Amino acid sequence: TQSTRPQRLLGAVQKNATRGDPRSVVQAIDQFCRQKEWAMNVGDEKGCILDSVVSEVNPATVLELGTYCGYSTVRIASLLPPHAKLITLEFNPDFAAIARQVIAWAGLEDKVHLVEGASGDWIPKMTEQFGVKTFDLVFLDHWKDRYLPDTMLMEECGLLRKGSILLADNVICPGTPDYLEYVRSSPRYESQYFKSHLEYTKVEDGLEKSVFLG
Ligand SMILES: C[C@H](C[C@H]1O[C@@H](n2cnc3c(N)ncnc32)[C@H](O)[C@@H]1O)NC(=O)c1cc(-c2ccc(F)cc2)cc(O)c1O
Ligand SMILES: [Mg+2]
Repeated sequence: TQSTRPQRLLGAVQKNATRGDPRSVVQAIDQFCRQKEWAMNVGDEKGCILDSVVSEVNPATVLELGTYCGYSTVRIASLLPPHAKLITLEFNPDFAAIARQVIAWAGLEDKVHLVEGASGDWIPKMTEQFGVKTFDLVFLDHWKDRYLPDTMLMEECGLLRKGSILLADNVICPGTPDYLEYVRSSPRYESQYFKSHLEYTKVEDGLEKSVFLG
């Protein structure tokens, strides 16, 4: 039977990356996506911006919405301090299965909790299920029309504290207009746009970094 693109991406990791070496996993995926098949990872260019924000925040608790194959999960987890936790939500079971193996190949399974399910169902359960009070950093990279409702849900559930950082992928392409309008006009957020390109292309895209002011 035909393999899927995520399965071929995992194959490229297992063939070209060194077990336990997150940077080689990231490099193997970027090479696969540039030379073989495009895939919707945040990619190397926006990935550098992601890395700089993670390093600056130095978060103890991170929530990622939309794991896909685990590329950004590996980038973020490889930069976390020793006892930090990254919870990543993915509702497609096939993608989740691939992501688990990519994260394991990078040797980061102890820092990452991959939850199979939809953000709308799991955000209200974060505290009771994982003992998380608030998130220091949230990386939004799931369905683009879920960024705004899930941000409001996180506010309602008290998961954001003064200084929590939201970093959103794809705010230009495919685009998240309602989310952008909200974080840029709300007095409760201080927003900044990082202009970049859609992964592995010359098309404009960017990341929006928003600080929750409480
Ligand atoms: C949405 C996907 C990423 C993943 O998110 C999971 N997901 C969804 N909704 C939920 C939820 N509510 N809860 C948990 N997981 C959830 C899903 O299953 C995918 O695996 N990302 C994209 O579609 C995406 C698309 C493009 C793109 C850009 C130009 C084009 F011409 C074509 C595609 C670029 C990107 O950078 C993306 O990120
Ligand atoms: Mg994305």
